[in-house]
Amino acid sequence: MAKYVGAIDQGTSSTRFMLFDRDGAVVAQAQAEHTQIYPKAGWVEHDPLEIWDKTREVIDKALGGAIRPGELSAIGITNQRETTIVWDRTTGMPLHNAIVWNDTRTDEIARAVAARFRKGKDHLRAQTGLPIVPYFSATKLVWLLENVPGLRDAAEAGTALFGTVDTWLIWNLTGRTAHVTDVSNASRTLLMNVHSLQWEAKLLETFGVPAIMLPTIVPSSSASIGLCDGAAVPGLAGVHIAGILGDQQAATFGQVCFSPGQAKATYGTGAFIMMNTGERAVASTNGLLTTVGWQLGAGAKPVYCLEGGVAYAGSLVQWARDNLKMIQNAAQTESICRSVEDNGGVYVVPAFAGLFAPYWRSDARGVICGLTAFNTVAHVVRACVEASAYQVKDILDAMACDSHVRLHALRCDGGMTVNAFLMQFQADMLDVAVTVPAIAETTALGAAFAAGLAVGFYPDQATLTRQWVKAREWVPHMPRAQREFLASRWCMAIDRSLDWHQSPPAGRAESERLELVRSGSSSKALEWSGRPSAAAWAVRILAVVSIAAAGFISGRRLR
Ligand SMILES: Nc1ncnc2c1ncn2[C@@H]1O[C@H](COP(=O)(O)OP(=O)(O)O)[C@@H](O)[C@H]1O
Ligand SMILES: O=P(O)(O)OC[C@H](O)CO
Repeated sequence: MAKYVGAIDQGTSSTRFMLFDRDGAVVAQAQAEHTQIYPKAGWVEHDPLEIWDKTREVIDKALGGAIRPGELSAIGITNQRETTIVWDRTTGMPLHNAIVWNDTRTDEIARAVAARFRKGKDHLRAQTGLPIVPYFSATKLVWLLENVPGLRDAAEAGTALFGTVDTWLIWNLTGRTAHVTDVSNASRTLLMNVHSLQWEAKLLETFGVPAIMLPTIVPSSSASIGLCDGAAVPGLAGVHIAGILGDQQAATFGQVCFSPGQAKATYGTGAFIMMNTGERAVASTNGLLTTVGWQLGAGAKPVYCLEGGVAYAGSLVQWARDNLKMIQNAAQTESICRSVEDNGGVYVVPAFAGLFAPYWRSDARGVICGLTAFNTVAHVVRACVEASAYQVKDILDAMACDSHVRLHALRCDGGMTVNAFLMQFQADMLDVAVTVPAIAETTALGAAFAAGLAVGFYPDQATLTRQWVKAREWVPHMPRAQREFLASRWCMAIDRSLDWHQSPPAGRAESERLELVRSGSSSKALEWSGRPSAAAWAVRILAVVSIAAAGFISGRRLR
């Protein structure tokens, strides 16, 4: 009799395998880190074979005699998204290292495509829900097709395959038989139409990607995704792979944000915020992404989400530890933050690789501003921690504008949520309660839920919702005037990070923008480029705060 459901959680820095019981409690787990490869500034790679080895290692370790045959009902897979892998269909060998989601080498490719398709940009955005930036898989795949000798010919001949990490793992788990990805991962490639849930021929032509190298798109939850091959992982012989979700979608699912308007924030290396918008794909006009949350079964209507992510959250704390040596460990930051009355006027904008949502400014670079002779290391450390809360607030303000929903509570998870100072500050800056669940492993749990629902291990979503238990809650205390003051200073700090990294002009569009910047009209240049400036954001944030206070949008639901 099946007692457990398993989940592989393949993340940016490590891989986990977890076993959950019917109550969603963790009964066994193992974790292993893998190497981060930095061949050049801005380039980030992983070795796909190492990822596969680590996956087998953690499965073996976690299973390690813990269960008897037949007790594992199915497994789900959740993964770092967008990371791009190409391999040989016959040998199964990777043809290059994986290009990781936060790799910025394809900035020029993205600019060139965007410039070429300036007129069709809005159409492309409407089809994919995404802007043309290096983050997503398409430009990474273009780079591989252009730079790996022989790859284009092999791809056109059907001997080279493309996949995100879910695809790579399933290919290997199934003994190299299933070449699939799910709708949530495919929606992060810039190649899938989020309405038809199919690869979009026009987009493949735009990027020059041969359709034959792409995986089949399947639902996120289905009993027939694939069967594990005992020769690949003996402990999983004959077990069904019944769930696939990109990791942020999985965390949203694991936080049981099943109703439109519910949102979660994950504070890990980066921070990712997702709001369920139901069956409606809300088109963002405020720098957010429209993404597929999940599709529970073939033919089922997909659930869409609005998403905003930032590249540096917990990794800013790591930077303060490793590069600036201001702290010895991340846990210390909480007492350091509390050792000073406030931030002493200091703001840190971690735009180390530009700014992601909602600004999408690859020309931004990190700044520490507001320094005076009064400041100490404690103020700078506090500013590093507070930066995560400000970034999350920027995204949630954009979500309020796009969705017209007033959030009643934010469900939080990820490594940084152990920092109670940060959680309180987040509640204060949002003026909304923030909660963390009793089962903190929401990402793996979401994948386990998707798999368990498909095979009947979990009866339905209503049961999962009843199982969700709040472990802790922080309610806002900060006076409104103070909140607005801090938010406005953060906007000024964001403004100071912009227009720092100048790429060589790429065609007329870019040189026009540079001309505007040179002539001092930088805010005009921002508007012209179609992205909201920080000043425009300040106005929007104040608008959201005032509207919320007046209660005009309170209780409104997504239509
Ligand atoms: N007490 C803390 N205060 C602030 N940041 C923390 C704390 N503990 C861990 N972190 C940060 O959280 C991150 C790890 O979170 P985790 O969810 O494991 O990340 P990921 O899944 O992206 O690898 C690290 O970047 C670390 O700096
Ligand atoms: O592996 P994580 O938790 O850093 O998440 C990475 C995201 O999926 C990138 O979009």
